[in-house]
Amino acid sequence: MADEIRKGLEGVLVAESGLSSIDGDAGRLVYRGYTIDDLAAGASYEEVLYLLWHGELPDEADLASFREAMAGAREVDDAVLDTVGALADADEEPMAALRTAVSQLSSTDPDAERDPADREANLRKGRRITAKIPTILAAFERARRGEEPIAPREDLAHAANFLYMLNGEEPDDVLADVFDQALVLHADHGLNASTFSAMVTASTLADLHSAVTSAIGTLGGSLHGGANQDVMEVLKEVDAAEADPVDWVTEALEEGRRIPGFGHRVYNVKDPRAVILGEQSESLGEAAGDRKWYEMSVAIEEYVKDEKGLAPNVDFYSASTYYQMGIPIDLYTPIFAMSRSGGWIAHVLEQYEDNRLIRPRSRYVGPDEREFVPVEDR
Ligand SMILES: CC(=O)SCCNC(=O)CCNC(=O)[C@H](O)C(C)(C)COP(=O)(O)OP(=O)(O)OC[C@H]1O[C@@H](n2cnc3c(N)ncnc32)[C@H](O)[C@@H]1OP(=O)(O)O
Ligand SMILES: O=C([O-])CC(=O)C(=O)O
Repeated sequence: MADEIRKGLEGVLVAESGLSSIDGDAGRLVYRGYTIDDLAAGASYEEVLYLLWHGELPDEADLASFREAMAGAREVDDAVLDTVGALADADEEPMAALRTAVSQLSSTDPDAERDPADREANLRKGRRITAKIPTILAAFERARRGEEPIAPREDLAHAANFLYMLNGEEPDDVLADVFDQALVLHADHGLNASTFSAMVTASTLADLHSAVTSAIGTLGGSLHGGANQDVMEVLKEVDAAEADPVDWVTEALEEGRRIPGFGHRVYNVKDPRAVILGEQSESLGEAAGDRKWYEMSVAIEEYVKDEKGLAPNVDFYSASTYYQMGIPIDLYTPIFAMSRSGGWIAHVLEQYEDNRLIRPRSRYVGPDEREFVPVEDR
């Protein structure tokens, strides 16, 4: 067995997957053979979920029954709503609240007792988890504003229904489409850290709720999904100080800090999702008659590219896109989780189908064997 350490598992091949293919040099992302550009332009989030979970795009009848099943699973139990309310009262971070509430969902899932690797049960559980995450998040946001949760509506699509539950009014078509596209763009991305974490959990034959809960915890870090919130905090800080964004970045780089939203383990060029989200950010600014957030972002992108040769990742332009949609900044990462739950579940289904415990090893560099001394003699 090779004894070379691959820190961060960079480049290590650990599984086969039929889900997403990434060309990091060409900046291409493909879900089950369909480019992200085609899917973002033509498919809804529900279609993409179906594609990831079932292998093919649905026809109209399949899509209608899939949508119906998803929409019918949106409501969450009062016990979960009580937890969400208590966490909001305790000023919990939204990602932590989501992690706790998703974990609690297993307590009322009708398939909770089934064999953890039962595919049909997992498809039902996966639909329920994915359908309920928006309800949990919107209820959390409203609770911390001192407002009652708004019940989900079955007649709205997944994306539009979330915005409705969050804001209390139906989004217009533009906002609903931008948000749906963002969900499509974030749905899957190979063996990223949170997906891998879900797979490690599933590989012990733990259940789907545990795998998704592990993944939510992993996504929240600032090197992963947490970066979208950090990006907006930088833009806001620069704006509040009426500073030049390039000066902010120059100083951050001089101090050895990382610029959130830049760099990627897999892409050596601009992330194809950042291209699409950048366009969304620009058109939202255009529509509002205020291109400030987009232009600040572009100035940072150009400078970081020239100085460090680093390109934006998916988190960079999602930040100004969500901001211009009026979404609270600390919901950006939970919204990432709302979408990525689809990918996590798809990878976990693959893992259960051809399972082997995931268990790498580390090289021991601690002390040599030594004599044990009882505590009273130490
Ligand atoms: C959805 C997602 O998860 S996308 C990623 C979201 N995360 C971020 O945006 C946080 C900022 N980015 C980063 O920290 C990194 O680019 C990561 C974590 C995404 C990828 O990390 P890795 O592949 O492990 O690259 P690594 O951390 O080894 O960095 C390589 C070099 O680029 C530099 N670098 C990488 N990203 C950045 C950045 N955003 N700002 C400044 N320097 C950076 C590192 O300092 C390092 O330089 P060095 O070799 O001189 O020490
Ligand atoms: O793939 C990764 O390392 C990070 C990730 O989740 C993404 O870019 O969507």
